[in-house]
Amino acid sequence: MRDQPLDEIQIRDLLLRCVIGINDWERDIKQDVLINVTLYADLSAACASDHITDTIDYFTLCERISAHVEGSEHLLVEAMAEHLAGLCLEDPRVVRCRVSVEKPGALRFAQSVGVAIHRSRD
Ligand SMILES: Nc1nc2c(c(=O)[nH]1)N=C([C@H](O)[C@H](O)COP(=O)(O)OP(=O)(O)OP(=O)(O)O)CN2
Repeated sequence: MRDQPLDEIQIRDLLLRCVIGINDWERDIKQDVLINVTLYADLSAACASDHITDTIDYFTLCERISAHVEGSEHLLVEAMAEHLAGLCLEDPRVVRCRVSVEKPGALRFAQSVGVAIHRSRD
């Protein structure tokens, strides 16, 4: 049993465009969404072996996230975050994940607005 914190794989500030929002005007346009993902997993095997097969390939995950987001039409950022957390947890090596989805400029006077969710295999 590990008694130290889990290792992390981080995808930072992935900027994509999609239909998202509850307002009528938001259903007719694409908006920027800024996505951050942290995967919590034991990376010690890959650290030792230097083999991609011993870890979670962040390129592949990033491609899957991008494909989903760019074709999506969620109403809420919460719903998008939930779907992306589900994608992260499809790899059994991911113990838990943190996903944030922000809409830059969606809220007047705020640089960005969004949610962060934490989901675990349990
Ligand atoms: N918890 C959440 N709250 C809101 C979400 C969401 O996804 N999760 N989404 C929205 C809207 O889709 C949008 O992002 C903001 O809407 P609104 O505040 O109405 O902004 P508008 O630009 O239309 O209006 P202003 O005149 O600029 O205020 C809302 N909340």
